[in-house]
Amino acid sequence: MTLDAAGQTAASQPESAEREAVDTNTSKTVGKPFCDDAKMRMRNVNVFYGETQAIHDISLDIGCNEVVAMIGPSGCGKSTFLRCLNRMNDTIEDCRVEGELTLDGEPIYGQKVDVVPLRARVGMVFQKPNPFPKSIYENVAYGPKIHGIARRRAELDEIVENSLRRAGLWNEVKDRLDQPGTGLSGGQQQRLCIARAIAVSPEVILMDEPCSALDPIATARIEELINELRENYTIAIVTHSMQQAARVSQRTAYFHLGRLVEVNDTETVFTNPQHELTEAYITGRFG
Ligand SMILES: Nc1ncnc2c1ncn2[C@@H]1O[C@H](COP(=O)(O)OP(=O)(O)OP(=O)(O)O)[C@@H](O)[C@H]1O
Repeated sequence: MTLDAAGQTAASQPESAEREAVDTNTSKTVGKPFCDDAKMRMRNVNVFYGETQAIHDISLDIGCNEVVAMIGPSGCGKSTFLRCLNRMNDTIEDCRVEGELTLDGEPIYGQKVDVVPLRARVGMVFQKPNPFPKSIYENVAYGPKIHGIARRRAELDEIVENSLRRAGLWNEVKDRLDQPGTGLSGGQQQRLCIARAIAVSPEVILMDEPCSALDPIATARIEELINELRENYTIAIVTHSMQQAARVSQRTAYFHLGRLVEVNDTETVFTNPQHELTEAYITGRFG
């Protein structure tokens, strides 16, 4: 299907046996890019680094309490698009974002939008665990303090414990909260970063290859956690692992050369892709 100018056209599903002809120079997205219960709506998004366009006319919804996986070959724009969702691209000097992006119907971009509370509502977990050079306790308490969510020690203690519990780390660290976060294992550090994101009560969590620096056991723990977190949060995850996308997400978005080629239920993407490019990628013919 082709998106109209406002990106509002409902997607029609191609017959399962038929696949869209490959045309990487158009903005056609096949599948179901929109949801009835969208938490975030992105319409006709273009992103430029200086003169170079990295994202071409992407429209996509991220629904409430769902995990959307973003997959595609290296350099196809997954991280660039993800970073648009909480304006992390603002930190890149020559990066320009165009299009309509909303959170609960409110614009994300615009002069009146304060990015500090926005980034508390739309938190981010990065590829490499990046705890602050502070104690485990302070790593989690820092956000609630600076956002004025809690000031008294008892309130902070409660937030720290709840966040660490939700991140599945409490039992491992409860007796050494005053020790440096950087002294934890890689997997524990990543769960600490997730606890830190959760501590400011986000509504959306963006994850950019959160397991790429972790071993299979730590990865399995994070994936389990993502499944649990979905009950309370909306999650968008960039991953190089198709197995991971299949395990943790309800919808999968396939990117190619800065375009959104296909979005569908994860099962459809991996068992019956509707676009030739998606099929080529998931069957390992390129990527
Ligand atoms: N800070 C930057 N300045 C200039 N160009 C950039 C910058 N970051 C990314 N790009 C370019 O934008 C395009 C998309 O990159 P991006 O990192 O978003 O892709 P990706 O799909 O996340 O890649 P990977 O899977 O390798 O992380 C690439 O051509 C990349 O070179």
